[in-house]
Amino acid sequence: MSTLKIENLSKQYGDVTALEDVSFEIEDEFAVLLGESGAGKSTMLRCVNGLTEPTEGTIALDGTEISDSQTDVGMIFQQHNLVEGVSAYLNALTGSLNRVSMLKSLFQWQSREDKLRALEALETVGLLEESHQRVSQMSGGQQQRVGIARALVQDPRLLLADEPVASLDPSSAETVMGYLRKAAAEHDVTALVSLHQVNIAAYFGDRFIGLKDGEKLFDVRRDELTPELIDDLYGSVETVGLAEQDETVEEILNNGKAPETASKPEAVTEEIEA
Ligand SMILES: Nc1ncnc2c1ncn2[C@@H]1O[C@H](COP(=O)(O)OP(=O)(O)OP(=O)(O)O)[C@@H](O)[C@H]1O
Repeated sequence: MSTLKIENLSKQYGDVTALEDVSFEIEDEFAVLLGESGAGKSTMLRCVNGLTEPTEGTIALDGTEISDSQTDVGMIFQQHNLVEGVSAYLNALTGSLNRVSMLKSLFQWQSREDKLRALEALETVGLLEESHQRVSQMSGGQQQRVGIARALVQDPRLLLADEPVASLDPSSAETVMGYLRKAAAEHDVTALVSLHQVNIAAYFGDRFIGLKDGEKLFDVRRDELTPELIDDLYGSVETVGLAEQDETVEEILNNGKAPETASKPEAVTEEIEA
């Protein structure tokens, strides 16, 4: 359970205004940042993650200003930044790197607790059975699920994702978003996710923040997200089908797109240690 508070955030890159006086607060929600390319979504996430310094404004997590060395903010990237030549398990385990020294991790001295956490995270994203598989042999959607597991291993209070499904086909995109939503719910973390696919956003989001030319155009809950607001943000093309969503997140997860796995993490840890 955590609260992210953004106040009067502005970011200037030379003459380019990427963000202009944006404020909002999210608490224990799955919030989606919407906006056209160039609207400022990545800049917002990078500022929250401490990767980019805002020109003005403040960002606080549970009342404390965020710093660039914050270890409890998990980030999932569009290009998942995994080490492709090693297993899903080892990639997930690197999420604990912030908590153990590099030397220890090089010699794989992570604690049993870290190992179990990595396997639990892989179970959350439905990849426990595939934990030994090399990431290079996985599909794009599976790779992105490993990216989610790695972020979970950090034990974050806040989960950020920058266009996590932009490079996936619609069906894989839905599956990955299902797991991301499930991960946030199971780990009780607030999530801020940028998406450009409005229909996917409308399925999974609780809260929608629309950015246009760096400014906040709207900040609404799911039942307030209207085709008119989307039109204001993108023009009329993207709203097709927005009114026709009757499948709930739970239904998507139950439809087999986010199945439970059979093995338990404890059993796999024992296998690894054997
Ligand atoms: N490092 C940078 N230097 C200069 N300008 C930048 C930099 N990063 C972003 N911008 C500019 O800031 C504006 C907002 O970019 P940003 O990447 O945040 O938008 P976005 O909504 O994430 O778009 P996209 O979905 O295409 O990534 C754009 O005009 C962009 O060109």
